[in-house]
Amino acid sequence: MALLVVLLVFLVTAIYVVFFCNLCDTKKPDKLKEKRFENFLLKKVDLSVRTTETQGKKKTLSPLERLKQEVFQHASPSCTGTKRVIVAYGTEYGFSREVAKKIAERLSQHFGTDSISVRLLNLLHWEIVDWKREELTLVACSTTGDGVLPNEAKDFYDGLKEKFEEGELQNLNFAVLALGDRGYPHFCRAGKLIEETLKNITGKESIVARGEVDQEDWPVIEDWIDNVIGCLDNKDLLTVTTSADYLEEALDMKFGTNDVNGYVGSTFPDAGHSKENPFLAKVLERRLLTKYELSDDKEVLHIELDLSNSGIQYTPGDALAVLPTNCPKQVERLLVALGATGEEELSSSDNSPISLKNILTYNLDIKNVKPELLMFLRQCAYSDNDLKVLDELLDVEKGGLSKKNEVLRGYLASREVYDVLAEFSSASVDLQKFVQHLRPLSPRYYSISSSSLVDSNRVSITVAVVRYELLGLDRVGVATTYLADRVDIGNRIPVFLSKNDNFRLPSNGSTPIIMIGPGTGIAPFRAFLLERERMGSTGRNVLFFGCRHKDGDFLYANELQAFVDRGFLDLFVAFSRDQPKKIYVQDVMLEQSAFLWSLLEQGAHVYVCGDGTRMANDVHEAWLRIISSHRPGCSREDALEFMEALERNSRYQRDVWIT
Ligand SMILES: Cc1cc2nc3c(=O)[nH]c(=O)nc-3n(C[C@H](O)[C@H](O)[C@H](O)COP(=O)(O)O)c2cc1C
Repeated sequence: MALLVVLLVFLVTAIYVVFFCNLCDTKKPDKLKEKRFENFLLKKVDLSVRTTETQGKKKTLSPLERLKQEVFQHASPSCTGTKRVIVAYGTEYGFSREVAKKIAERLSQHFGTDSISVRLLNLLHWEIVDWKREELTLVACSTTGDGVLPNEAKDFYDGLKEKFEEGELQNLNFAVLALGDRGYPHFCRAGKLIEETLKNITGKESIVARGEVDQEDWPVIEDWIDNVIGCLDNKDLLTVTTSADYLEEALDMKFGTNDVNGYVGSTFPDAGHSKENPFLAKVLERRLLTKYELSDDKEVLHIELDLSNSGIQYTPGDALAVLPTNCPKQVERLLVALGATGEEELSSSDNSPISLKNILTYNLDIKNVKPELLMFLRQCAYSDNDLKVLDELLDVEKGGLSKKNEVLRGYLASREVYDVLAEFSSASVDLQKFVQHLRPLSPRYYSISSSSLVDSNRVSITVAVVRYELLGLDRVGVATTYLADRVDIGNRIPVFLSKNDNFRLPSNGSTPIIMIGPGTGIAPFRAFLLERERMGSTGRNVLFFGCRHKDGDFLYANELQAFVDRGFLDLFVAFSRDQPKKIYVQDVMLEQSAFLWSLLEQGAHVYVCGDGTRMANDVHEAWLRIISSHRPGCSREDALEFMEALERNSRYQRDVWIT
């Protein structure tokens, strides 16, 4: 009996300890857990640093070796006796690089590396190319910001004309694949500009029609590559070269041993902190900026991070990229749908072992479904009903996997990876193949809301937390809930800087600025105000802010009021739901029409930040009305031309996003 009691007490204590520790764990990670997490993040980063096998040991490649590995991966090993092509990419977030790799891979598979030597090049390195010797360049370039070129492609675009005038581009043929997103007003503008300029200066047509890619529409990309291959099969555009490839030497010259720290591009870790080599920034502060009581209320956080010893130097207008991890609850849900424990060992992209749970938590996007996943499920499903539904969704007549397939688009728009697995439950999936049909987990970008002049070691971001219900289940924004729920003060999170030279304060501090930033669109303007005040700028600062309720989601209300009280800010607010008739920033702008016009006449710079689907267009329309009403005889076309001129002169800058 005594033994039984002892056993019982032991059992109860054990259950209590396990339960209590787990409870504490989820609430507050202890130091050890935190350290393990940091180590994991560092390891994760290490995994992406490419290595090479030498005598069974792994050797880390130097930046130059990595660059060469990328450039010549699909080039001819002998380098002589082949035709040569450059596949050049301009990217902001990495997708165009992925696409360029696919183009290079397909060309070398089709023609063979002993026939065509394909070199892959970030447009950042365009200067090392000897254009006189190049006969064909295929450009894959995305559009970023408000219809502008990726940072690393700008010099290439600006320098094209000069290269032509120097007689360097006369032998060049070209084709352009423009990457973008139809949700933005200037769809694929960067690719269009590059093609137009190449046509104008060379007087030649592209070898195939320009491809325009809406988000990750792989069928359109594959079609464009097919066209290029067809064209090269039929036309004799390229001559066989007999000399060794000059590019290798050119790379050595530019990034040789004397230049070990040479800047080799954002896609390489040594270029400072990047997606592949993020800085682990300590969370210093997190505070709620809104009244968050009902589920419908806005939950917006002000988060401050420590940048000490990171080398990161930011300017107002820049964004901070955060590399999140997925929510454990959503990962668990997915594991259940897969009938897996999570302990299953898989191999990651560099062939190192990783558990299913870790790859789903740290590496892959489990929210946005790739259309190809449905095709994969179609191969693994066996119930008649699943096959029927999948066939209907993937119907070639409706557009198959492409963006043209409205039915598929609508279906995917309201589903996460878990939903499709749960729906097509007869599919028995091979886990390694399954993870290959998921997208990589991508960084999320937040406009910086602080000034480094106030404290160069601190950076702040303003984050609206996303939580909602869909198909009867709770859903979360990956990065916003990572920042809100899954990191604590003192934890370190992986970040890197994303420069935005298209959203900059005027260099002259006496120039007036007009800022329009409802909701979290306020973020860069808080940075602008802090910076201008610290610099002693004398120009007038005018801000239009909008939110639902004055006492609910008026972000940074006290700070803004303090700027007003110090005579540093003219603040105009629109609280959309505080009165029966909804009021938005554009309505308040129209009320201030004469004032705004007078500021424009004084040379004011205009900035818009926030939602690009409606707000940015409504604000643009308001400007057209303001301009028309103050310029006698001004038509809508004149007003549009006026705004375009402002934009060309960097006096109208927009940092907008679509969700
Ligand atoms: C902040 C931001 C701004 C964007 N602006 C545009 C735009 O003006 N026009 C457009 O067609 N696509 C725009 N896009 C969509 C990108 O061009 C598209 O996602 C592309 O696939 C990204 O390729 P990348 O990763 O190589 O940069 C934008 C995307 C982001 C994140």
